[in-house]
Amino acid sequence: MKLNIALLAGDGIGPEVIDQAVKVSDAVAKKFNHEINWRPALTGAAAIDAVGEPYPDETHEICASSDAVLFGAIGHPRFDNDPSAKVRPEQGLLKMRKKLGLFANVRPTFTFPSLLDKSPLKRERIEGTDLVFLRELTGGIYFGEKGRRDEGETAFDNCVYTRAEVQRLAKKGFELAMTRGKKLCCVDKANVLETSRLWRETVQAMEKEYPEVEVSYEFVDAVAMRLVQWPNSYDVLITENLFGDILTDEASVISGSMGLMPSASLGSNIGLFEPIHGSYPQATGLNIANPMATVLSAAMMFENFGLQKEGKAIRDAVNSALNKGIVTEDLADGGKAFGTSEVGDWLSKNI
Ligand SMILES: NC(=O)C1=CN([C@@H]2O[C@H](COP(=O)(O)OP(=O)(O)OC[C@H]3O[C@@H](n4cnc5c(N)ncnc54)[C@H](O)[C@@H]3O)[C@@H](O)[C@H]2O)C=CC1
Ligand SMILES: CC(C)CC(=O)C(=O)O
Ligand SMILES: [Mg+2]
Repeated sequence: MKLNIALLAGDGIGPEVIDQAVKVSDAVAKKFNHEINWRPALTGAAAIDAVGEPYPDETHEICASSDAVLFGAIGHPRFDNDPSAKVRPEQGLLKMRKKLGLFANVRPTFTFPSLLDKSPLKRERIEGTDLVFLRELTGGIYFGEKGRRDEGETAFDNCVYTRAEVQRLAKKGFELAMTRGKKLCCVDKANVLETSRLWRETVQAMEKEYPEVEVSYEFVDAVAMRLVQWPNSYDVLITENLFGDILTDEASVISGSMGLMPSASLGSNIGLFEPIHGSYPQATGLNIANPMATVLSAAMMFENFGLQKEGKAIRDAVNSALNKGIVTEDLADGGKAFGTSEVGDWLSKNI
């Protein structure tokens, strides 16, 4: 297969982890006789510095005309620490997701046998965890009208959802549940929020189309607790943009590190494959960031093309690296820590 992949490294550790995902993907392509044409493009603070905006038209054209997008991370402290900045790196990611129609962010959480005893959570609580968050990605409070009034003394961010937005995300959730444990949890705050009541009403109305799926409705605050208490009781969780963003960072503690958490952002056309973490600015240029989240995002990319063996080759290499202790400092537990590029080299040689 010949694949054109837009490559958006971004900021902070983005370029370092992307380099490893490219190495590993190239090794997979070589092994299975594929050809990957990487198409680098600017985004985030790097794009603001170069052309004044975080998702330039040229980058969009490269993404929209590729078969998929592989993304690192964006964000820089000079924007984080300047609340008055009008043009911000994160706007680039939001704009890209919206313009590419990527409404469903698939964020799997699973445990790795060799890391079970390194988690701050007890083994018996996390063992066997295999859940997937489907986070709505192009609606809700991240995209509603926002602003200031009363001469800047009052700020607002509106949370808006349409029934159609909830339906298309929930449909993906039901379909995913049918291929897995047939359990779906709708995470909302329907005791308080009108948007959540629309979510609940919409999902309830869809239940009869999927009689085999056992559906539960839980409030987001309770899920934040149960997620670390009994994570292995969940299968597929669907939720709105903000709740999904927060709960999935929490879920990284179950797997063992933010540096292990991949994701796929899907719509009806091309997919964007991105680690769930940010640009981890403190680690920029230090060769210490864990590249596995980005490498596993590349595995999701291959699988989304229907290339299951290729995805499995990456997952197997990651598992053996973890088993053999070829890990960056976030997983070294006081033992030997390998560099970002050393882990990438090891993975690509062991494909
Ligand atoms: N998708 C994206 O590009 C995202 C961008 N951001 C941006 O990233 C910047 C930093 O945000 P933070 O809240 O600090 O989130 P972050 O995800 O960059 O880092 C939070 C913590 O997670 C750990 N971590 C993250 N990635 C890791 C990796 N690959 N290996 C090992 N440990 C890792 C580190 O302990 C780090 O301090 C901000 O500018 C923020 O806006 C934040 C989240 C997502
Ligand atoms: C716009 C991003 C910075 C939001 C985020 O944290 C994420 O998508 O995980
Ligand atoms: Mg996030």
